[in-house]
Amino acid sequence: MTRTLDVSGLVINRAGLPVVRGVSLSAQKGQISVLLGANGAGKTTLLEGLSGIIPTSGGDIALNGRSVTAARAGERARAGLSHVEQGRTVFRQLSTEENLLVGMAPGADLADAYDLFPELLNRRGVRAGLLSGGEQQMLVIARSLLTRPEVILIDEMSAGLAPVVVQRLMAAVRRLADAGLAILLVEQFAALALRIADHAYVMRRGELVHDGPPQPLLADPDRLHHLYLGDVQAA
Ligand SMILES: Nc1ncnc2c1ncn2[C@@H]1O[C@H](COP(=O)(O)OP(=O)(O)OP(=O)(O)O)[C@@H](O)[C@H]1O
Repeated sequence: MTRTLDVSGLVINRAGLPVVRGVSLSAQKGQISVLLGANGAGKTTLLEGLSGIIPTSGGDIALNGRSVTAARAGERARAGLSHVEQGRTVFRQLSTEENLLVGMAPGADLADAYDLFPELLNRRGVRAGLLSGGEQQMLVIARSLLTRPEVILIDEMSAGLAPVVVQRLMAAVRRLADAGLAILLVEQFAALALRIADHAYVMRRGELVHDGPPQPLLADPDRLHHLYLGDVQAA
Protein backbone atom coordinates (compact mmCIF):
# COMPACT_ATOMS: atom_id res chain seq x y z
CA MET A 1 0.00 0.00 0.00
CA THR A 2 1.27 3.48 -0.84
CA ARG A 3 1.57 5.62 2.22
CA THR A 4 0.06 9.06 1.87
CA LEU A 5 3.20 10.71 3.23
CA ASP A 6 6.47 8.84 3.07
CA VAL A 7 9.66 10.40 4.37
CA SER A 8 13.04 8.73 4.12
CA GLY A 9 16.41 9.78 5.46
CA LEU A 10 15.45 13.42 5.89
CA VAL A 11 18.25 15.79 6.88
CA ILE A 12 17.67 19.43 7.83
CA ASN A 13 20.32 21.91 8.95
CA ARG A 14 19.75 25.02 10.98
CA ALA A 15 22.45 27.66 11.21
CA GLY A 16 24.81 25.09 9.70
CA LEU A 17 24.07 22.43 12.31
CA PRO A 18 22.16 19.21 11.61
CA VAL A 19 18.89 19.46 13.54
CA VAL A 20 17.06 16.63 11.76
CA ARG A 21 19.43 13.75 11.13
CA GLY A 22 18.19 11.05 8.81
CA VAL A 23 14.53 10.75 9.85
CA SER A 24 12.28 8.24 8.09
CA LEU A 25 8.58 8.17 8.89
CA SER A 26 5.19 7.92 7.28
CA ALA A 27 1.59 9.03 7.69
CA GLN A 28 -1.21 6.88 6.38
CA LYS A 29 -4.76 7.53 5.32
CA GLY A 30 -7.16 7.17 8.23
CA GLN A 31 -4.41 7.25 10.85
CA ILE A 32 -2.92 9.58 13.41
CA SER A 33 0.84 9.36 13.78
CA VAL A 34 2.03 11.22 16.84
CA LEU A 35 5.52 12.69 17.01
CA LEU A 36 6.79 13.23 20.54
CA GLY A 37 10.06 14.49 21.94
CA ALA A 38 11.65 16.96 24.34
CA ASN A 39 12.00 20.66 23.61
CA GLY A 40 14.59 21.22 20.93
CA ALA A 41 14.46 17.65 19.62
CA GLY A 42 13.73 18.95 16.12
CA LYS A 43 9.99 18.29 15.74
CA THR A 44 8.98 21.74 14.49
CA THR A 45 11.97 21.83 12.17
CA LEU A 46 10.92 18.48 10.74
CA LEU A 47 7.36 19.68 10.03
CA GLU A 48 8.68 22.88 8.45
CA GLY A 49 10.93 20.83 6.20
CA LEU A 50 8.03 18.58 5.21
CA SER A 51 5.75 21.42 4.20
CA GLY A 52 8.56 23.27 2.42
CA ILE A 53 8.80 26.30 4.70
CA ILE A 54 12.51 25.63 5.15
CA PRO A 55 14.90 23.77 2.84
CA THR A 56 16.04 20.22 3.45
CA SER A 57 19.59 18.98 2.89
CA GLY A 58 19.05 15.30 2.24
CA GLY A 59 16.50 12.52 1.99
CA ASP A 60 13.18 12.28 0.22
CA ILE A 61 9.57 13.34 0.85
CA ALA A 62 6.87 11.57 -1.16
CA LEU A 63 3.14 12.22 -1.32
CA ASN A 64 1.08 9.32 -2.64
CA GLY A 65 4.23 7.77 -4.05
CA ARG A 66 5.40 10.90 -5.88
CA SER A 67 8.47 12.76 -4.67
CA VAL A 68 7.81 16.38 -3.71
CA THR A 69 11.29 16.97 -2.31
CA ALA A 70 12.08 19.49 -5.04
CA ALA A 71 8.63 21.13 -4.91
CA ARG A 72 8.03 24.49 -3.27
CA ALA A 73 5.63 24.94 -0.36
CA GLY A 74 2.70 26.02 -2.54
CA GLU A 75 3.07 23.03 -4.82
CA ARG A 76 3.17 20.67 -1.83
CA ALA A 77 0.03 22.33 -0.48
CA ARG A 78 -1.73 21.85 -3.81
CA ALA A 79 -0.60 18.22 -3.78
CA GLY A 80 -2.55 17.78 -0.52
CA LEU A 81 -0.16 18.68 2.29
CA SER A 82 -1.47 21.12 4.89
CA HIS A 83 0.54 22.50 7.81
CA VAL A 84 -1.16 23.81 10.94
CA GLU A 85 1.70 25.80 12.41
CA GLN A 86 2.49 26.42 16.03
CA GLY A 87 1.05 29.68 17.35
CA ARG A 88 -2.51 29.76 15.96
CA THR A 89 -1.87 32.15 13.11
CA VAL A 90 -5.29 33.62 12.39
CA PHE A 91 -5.94 36.82 10.46
CA ARG A 92 -6.83 38.80 13.55
CA GLN A 93 -8.71 41.62 11.81
CA LEU A 94 -10.88 39.29 9.73
CA SER A 95 -13.97 37.56 11.07
CA THR A 96 -13.97 33.86 11.85
CA GLU A 97 -15.86 33.15 8.64
CA GLU A 98 -13.59 35.36 6.55
CA ASN A 99 -10.63 33.40 7.92
CA LEU A 100 -12.30 30.20 6.74
CA LEU A 101 -13.01 31.62 3.30
CA VAL A 102 -9.39 32.66 2.74
CA GLY A 103 -7.60 29.92 0.87
CA MET A 104 -10.65 27.68 0.58
CA ALA A 105 -10.06 25.10 -2.13
CA PRO A 106 -12.46 24.68 -5.07
CA GLY A 107 -15.12 22.20 -4.03
CA ALA A 108 -14.61 22.77 -0.30
CA ASP A 109 -17.74 23.28 1.77
CA LEU A 110 -17.85 25.83 4.61
CA ALA A 111 -20.37 23.57 6.35
CA ASP A 112 -17.63 20.99 6.90
CA ALA A 113 -15.74 23.48 9.09
CA TYR A 114 -18.81 24.17 11.24
CA ASP A 115 -19.64 20.50 11.32
CA LEU A 116 -16.20 19.75 12.78
CA PHE A 117 -16.38 22.68 15.22
CA PRO A 118 -19.99 23.80 15.83
CA GLU A 119 -18.47 26.14 18.45
CA LEU A 120 -17.35 28.39 15.58
CA LEU A 121 -20.83 28.87 14.14
CA ASN A 122 -21.94 31.34 16.82
CA ARG A 123 -18.61 33.10 16.46
CA ARG A 124 -18.67 33.38 12.66
CA GLY A 125 -19.01 37.17 12.63
CA VAL A 126 -16.51 37.81 15.43
CA ARG A 127 -13.05 39.16 14.64
CA ALA A 128 -10.63 36.26 14.95
CA GLY A 129 -8.32 38.30 17.16
CA LEU A 130 -11.09 38.36 19.78
CA LEU A 131 -11.57 34.59 19.89
CA SER A 132 -10.25 32.53 22.79
CA GLY A 133 -7.07 30.53 22.29
CA GLY A 134 -9.09 27.33 21.95
CA GLU A 135 -11.42 28.89 19.38
CA GLN A 136 -8.46 30.20 17.40
CA GLN A 137 -6.96 26.72 17.38
CA MET A 138 -10.27 25.30 16.15
CA LEU A 139 -10.31 27.97 13.46
CA VAL A 140 -6.85 27.15 12.09
CA ILE A 141 -7.62 23.43 12.03
CA ALA A 142 -10.95 24.08 10.30
CA ARG A 143 -9.23 26.41 7.84
CA SER A 144 -6.75 23.66 7.06
CA LEU A 145 -9.62 21.23 6.41
CA LEU A 146 -11.08 23.64 3.83
CA THR A 147 -7.92 23.40 1.73
CA ARG A 148 -9.09 19.80 1.12
CA PRO A 149 -5.83 18.20 2.21
CA GLU A 150 -4.87 14.56 2.29
CA VAL A 151 -2.26 15.04 5.01
CA ILE A 152 -2.36 17.53 7.88
CA LEU A 153 0.77 18.28 9.90
CA ILE A 154 -0.29 19.74 13.25
CA ASP A 155 2.27 21.42 15.50
CA GLU A 156 1.60 21.84 19.22
CA MET A 157 -2.10 22.60 18.97
CA SER A 158 -2.52 22.19 22.75
CA ALA A 159 0.05 24.71 23.95
CA GLY A 160 -1.38 26.89 26.71
CA LEU A 161 -4.93 25.51 26.49
CA ALA A 162 -7.11 24.10 29.28
CA PRO A 163 -7.30 20.29 29.44
CA VAL A 164 -11.00 20.26 28.53
CA VAL A 165 -10.24 22.22 25.35
CA VAL A 166 -7.30 19.96 24.54
CA GLN A 167 -9.59 16.92 24.79
CA ARG A 168 -12.06 18.60 22.45
CA LEU A 169 -9.31 19.25 19.90
CA MET A 170 -8.00 15.70 20.19
CA ALA A 171 -11.48 14.32 19.51
CA ALA A 172 -11.79 16.53 16.43
CA VAL A 173 -8.41 15.40 15.11
CA ARG A 174 -9.43 11.78 15.63
CA ARG A 175 -12.56 12.51 13.62
CA LEU A 176 -10.52 13.92 10.76
CA ALA A 177 -8.44 10.75 10.65
CA ASP A 178 -11.55 8.59 10.82
CA ALA A 179 -12.86 10.52 7.81
CA GLY A 180 -9.78 9.39 5.87
CA LEU A 181 -7.13 12.05 6.39
CA ALA A 182 -3.53 11.22 7.33
CA ILE A 183 -2.46 13.18 10.41
CA LEU A 184 1.03 13.81 11.75
CA LEU A 185 0.61 15.35 15.19
CA VAL A 186 3.43 16.97 17.16
CA GLU A 187 2.31 17.20 20.76
CA GLN A 188 3.60 17.93 24.27
CA PHE A 189 0.57 16.35 25.97
CA ALA A 190 2.05 12.90 25.36
CA ALA A 191 -0.49 10.74 27.20
CA LEU A 192 -3.51 12.39 25.59
CA ALA A 193 -1.93 12.21 22.14
CA LEU A 194 -0.91 8.57 22.53
CA ARG A 195 -4.50 7.69 23.45
CA ILE A 196 -5.85 8.88 20.09
CA ALA A 197 -2.86 7.79 18.01
CA ASP A 198 -2.46 4.79 15.73
CA HIS A 199 1.31 5.08 15.56
CA ALA A 200 3.96 6.78 17.66
CA TYR A 201 7.35 8.28 16.92
CA VAL A 202 9.71 9.73 19.48
CA MET A 203 12.48 12.07 18.40
CA ARG A 204 15.61 12.86 20.37
CA ARG A 205 18.36 15.20 19.18
CA GLY A 206 17.24 15.03 15.58
CA GLU A 207 16.82 11.27 15.34
CA LEU A 208 13.92 8.89 15.82
CA VAL A 209 14.37 6.71 18.90
CA HIS A 210 10.94 5.05 18.75
CA ASP A 211 8.84 3.96 15.79
CA GLY A 212 5.96 1.71 16.75
CA PRO A 213 2.53 1.36 18.30
CA PRO A 214 1.51 3.86 20.99
CA GLN A 215 0.24 1.36 23.58
CA PRO A 216 3.61 0.26 25.05
CA LEU A 217 4.54 3.89 25.66
CA LEU A 218 1.21 4.62 27.32
CA ALA A 219 1.62 1.59 29.54
CA ASP A 220 5.17 2.48 30.56
CA PRO A 221 5.69 6.20 31.26
CA ASP A 222 9.24 5.49 32.50
CA ARG A 223 10.16 4.14 29.10
CA LEU A 224 8.70 7.20 27.43
CA HIS A 225 10.62 9.45 29.81
CA HIS A 226 13.82 7.57 29.00
CA LEU A 227 13.17 7.87 25.26
CA TYR A 228 12.73 11.63 25.63
CA LEU A 229 15.87 12.19 27.60
CA GLY A 230 18.12 9.25 26.75
CA ASP A 231 20.72 7.98 29.13
CA VAL A 232 21.23 11.17 31.07
CA GLN A 233 24.41 9.87 32.75
CA ALA A 234 25.97 9.07 29.39
CA ALA A 235 24.96 12.41 27.88
N1 LIG B 1 15.56 29.48 13.04
C1 LIG B 1 16.47 28.74 13.68
N2 LIG B 1 17.81 29.02 13.56
C2 LIG B 1 18.73 28.28 14.18
N3 LIG B 1 18.45 27.22 14.96
C3 LIG B 1 17.15 26.90 15.13
C4 LIG B 1 16.10 27.64 14.50
N4 LIG B 1 14.92 27.08 14.86
C5 LIG B 1 15.22 26.05 15.67
N5 LIG B 1 16.56 25.94 15.83
C6 LIG B 1 17.25 24.93 16.64
O1 LIG B 1 16.91 23.67 16.11
C7 LIG B 1 16.76 22.74 17.18
C8 LIG B 1 15.40 22.07 17.06
O2 LIG B 1 14.38 23.04 17.30
P1 LIG B 1 12.84 22.71 17.05
O3 LIG B 1 12.07 23.96 17.34
O4 LIG B 1 12.68 22.08 15.74
O5 LIG B 1 12.58 21.63 18.17
P2 LIG B 1 11.22 21.09 18.77
O6 LIG B 1 11.40 19.65 18.99
O7 LIG B 1 10.08 21.50 17.90
O8 LIG B 1 11.14 21.82 20.15
P3 LIG B 1 9.94 22.65 20.84
O9 LIG B 1 9.06 21.62 21.43
O10 LIG B 1 10.67 23.47 21.85
O11 LIG B 1 9.28 23.47 19.77
C9 LIG B 1 16.98 23.49 18.47
O12 LIG B 1 18.30 23.27 18.88
C10 LIG B 1 16.78 24.92 18.07
O13 LIG B 1 17.55 25.78 18.86
